[in-house]
Amino acid sequence: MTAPGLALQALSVTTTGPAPRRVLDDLSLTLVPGRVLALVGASGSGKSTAVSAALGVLSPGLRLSGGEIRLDGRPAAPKALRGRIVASVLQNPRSAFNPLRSMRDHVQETLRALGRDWDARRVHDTLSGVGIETPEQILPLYPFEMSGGMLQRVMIALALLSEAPYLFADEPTTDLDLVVQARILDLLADAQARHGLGMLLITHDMGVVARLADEVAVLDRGRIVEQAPVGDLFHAPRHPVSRMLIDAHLSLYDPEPAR
Ligand SMILES: Nc1ncnc2c1ncn2[C@@H]1O[C@H](COP(=O)(O)OP(=O)(O)OP(=O)(O)O)[C@@H](O)[C@H]1O
Repeated sequence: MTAPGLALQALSVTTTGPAPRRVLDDLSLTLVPGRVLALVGASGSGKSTAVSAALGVLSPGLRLSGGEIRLDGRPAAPKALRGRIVASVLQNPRSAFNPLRSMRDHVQETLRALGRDWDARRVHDTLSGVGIETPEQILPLYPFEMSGGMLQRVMIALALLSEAPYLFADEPTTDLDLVVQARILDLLADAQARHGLGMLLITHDMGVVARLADEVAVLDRGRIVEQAPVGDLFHAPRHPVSRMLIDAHLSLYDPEPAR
């Protein structure tokens, strides 16, 4: 019997063009239901590339040069996972929504893609569950009529409506102001726990990691250099990059670090 989980196995990504360069090198991670795995690293370390490779949506200029995805032990095509098995919440919610379509259209499209009918009660309950007090009033709205925080709530609601057991959250709070960031983090933590989601949390913010993650993988120039339970990583980081990320976090939030 194979343990349930979504495994990214030895994913490698290379740039195309005359002088190919590896931007992801043998990346292996396993997500399990009910647990949050944070993938952290400096800007340009390959965090977003890992997500795009796992979902089969690499941008032009990049190609998958090795590795595979396994779901509960069986090989799985990244494209087949999108939506049904893995939902995503991405940074910059404004660019994730079609500006010409209302929130109702977006909900309808998500349900249609999964072969589900519109279920008014479920849509209402899911939107209320992410803190939208009057779902009927937001459904006719277009993205330009909504704040970034509200759009991010709708994106989380769309992820929950899909009933996918895994969630990729790529810098879910980066483009939001501080107060809204805290609310969205609470919401994500609550949704993850209530639905028992296996979550891959991509962030450069160690405060977000401390708040949400069970386990942390540290990425440096396309390679995982350390993986540890969150408490171990914060208290006894082994790799210099892990130490650097934690020190940077402490110097921002703790004016007189104890260490
Ligand atoms: N389309 C592309 N073509 C060529 N190189 C790319 C492309 N997209 C990303 N890269 C390169 O791949 C590396 C990893 O980039 P990636 O965006 O995955 O990093 P990241 O850790 O998510 O950074 P950030 O935190 O700034 O979003 C970088 O060196 C980047 O320049």
